[in-house]
Amino acid sequence: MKKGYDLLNDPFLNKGTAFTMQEREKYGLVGILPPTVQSLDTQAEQVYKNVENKPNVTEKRHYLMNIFSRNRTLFFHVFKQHIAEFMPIVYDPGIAESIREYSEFFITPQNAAYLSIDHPEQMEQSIRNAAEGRDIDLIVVTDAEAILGIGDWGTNGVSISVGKLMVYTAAAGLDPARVLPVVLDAGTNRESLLNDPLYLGLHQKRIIDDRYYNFVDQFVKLVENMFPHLYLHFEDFGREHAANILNKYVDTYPVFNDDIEGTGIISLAGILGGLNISGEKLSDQTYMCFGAGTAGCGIAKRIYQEMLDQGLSEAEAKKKFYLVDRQGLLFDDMTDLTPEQKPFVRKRSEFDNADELTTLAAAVKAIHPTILVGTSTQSGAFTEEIVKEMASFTKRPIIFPLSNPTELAEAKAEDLIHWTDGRALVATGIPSQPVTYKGVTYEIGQANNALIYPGLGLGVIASGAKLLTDRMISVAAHSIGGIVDPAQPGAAVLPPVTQLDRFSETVASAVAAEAKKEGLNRNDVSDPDECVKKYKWEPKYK
Ligand SMILES: NC(=O)c1ccc[n+]([C@@H]2O[C@H](COP(=O)([O-])OP(=O)(O)OC[C@H]3O[C@@H](n4cnc5c(N)ncnc54)[C@H](O)[C@@H]3O)[C@@H](O)[C@H]2O)c1
Ligand SMILES: O=C(O)C[C@H](O)C(=O)O
Ligand SMILES: [Mn+2]
Repeated sequence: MKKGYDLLNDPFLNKGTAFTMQEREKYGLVGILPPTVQSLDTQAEQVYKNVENKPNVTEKRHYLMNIFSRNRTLFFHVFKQHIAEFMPIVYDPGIAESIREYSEFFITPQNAAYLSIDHPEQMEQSIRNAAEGRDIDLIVVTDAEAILGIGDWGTNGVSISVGKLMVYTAAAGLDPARVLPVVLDAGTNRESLLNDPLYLGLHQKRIIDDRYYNFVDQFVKLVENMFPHLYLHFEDFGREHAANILNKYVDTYPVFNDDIEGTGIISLAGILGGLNISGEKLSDQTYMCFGAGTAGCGIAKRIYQEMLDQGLSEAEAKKKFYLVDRQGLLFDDMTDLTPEQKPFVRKRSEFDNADELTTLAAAVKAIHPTILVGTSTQSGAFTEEIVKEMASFTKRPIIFPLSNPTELAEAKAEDLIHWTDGRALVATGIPSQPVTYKGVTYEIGQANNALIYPGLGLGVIASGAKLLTDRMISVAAHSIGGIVDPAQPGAAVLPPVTQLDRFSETVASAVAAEAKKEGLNRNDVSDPDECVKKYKWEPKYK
């Protein structure tokens, strides 16, 4: 039983000024807190007022993260009440700044585990120290090689593990004391960090040989062994490793890659939402991916799988896909293709001008896609010319500029609506304000994996699923249909973030039910809704 300052300094137990007089007597807190006892609601009102009064996003974030570090219950109580307002501050896009400046502003390790490739012998002890006797249901781990679209940030990337977990709790009620953020420090290739004496990670280039995969393997086996019901979430690994690592463990443990699978699910849900508005069929669409990396190929694979589920043959479905990357349209004779790109490449013989298809503009002109999804990190790549070209042969073009953070998005929602005379069905990776055009207000869906991974994770964890299967992923994507009214002029393709906590439960129930159907549940799922509700943590003082 913690007492005195040990108790005040434990963010999972601390109540600050809300400790009652009896508790202060009992736990050695008399005289080390100001005399007035406050309620959680009063504390929360005060926090919210202070956030409102901060002059900019940076100061709001610093203040909120300070509350997070000291008192999780209070932090989540406020976050949950203001989820749509706080997400852009503490999660994307605000989190990009906290990653860039992590070393300079370091104050507390936020209960994360920092694992060094130079000290594999310390790994177990490090995890034990970070978990401090807590049972862990969920780990978010990153090696920070490809954070959002901002690249390699080494140990600074721990913030993305912390941030993703914050959203799990605010959106789906995962108990913050049962989660663990982890960063695998395998070095960094960012020169500015290597040359920065203040950088807190290993000052060495990334290890990319067998030592890297052994490091990851040691980690996965260790945590799966330490926490037998663990759900392991991989975030922002580099293009060379992300899919390899997922494929290696997906049939053995309940693991999830957010950039591949989470982005695939939310993009599919958005496309299904768009087709619901346009009244068109998926099997009639022509799909173009711009930026065929981890996320781009993950999304293509999910949409392809959906076409198979809807009855297309593999050959028919493959004909619908076109990947564009740095080289332009990807062809089967290219020597630098990734294994994830290969299933979707084209033959030069399909085109009269194949050798000219080296830009997005040329590819759009030649192929006439009806769906264009951007995961390229190329700011403004969806130009007016390209978008107008696409809209000239498609009544309701589906256009998703998904690159994060804000300054890397392929287009702005407002421009897409204007350039297409209100016909584009748009979703963006970062939050976008509604766009009013010719008397109609267009709500813009946020196709960010944060809209889906919390509910998915809650479903897996509450049901105790032994694996995360393709069917579970598919039901997650389908479960958020029907929330938006497609007949409403300007309707969004995805449900609003303001309802994230509500629809996370819907997603979780669907996933838990599917786990049961496949016989993968280790917990009682006789009533999936009940199973999920029972698991949820509420931000209230105990
Ligand atoms: N909205 C979401 O939920 C979500 C989820 C995951 C990733 N993303 C975003 O997608 C972007 C990519 O992330 P990733 O993890 O797939 O990274 P990645 O590095 O694996 O993929 C990026 C791809 O873009 C390609 N590319 C780079 N420059 C290009 C150019 N000029 N023209 C064409 N292609 C180019 C790269 O070659 C690579 O294949 C990031 O900005 C990230 O924030 C968004
Ligand atoms: O972190 C996000 O906002 C989404 C996604 O995982 C990304 O890498 O961009
Ligand atoms: Mn990511």
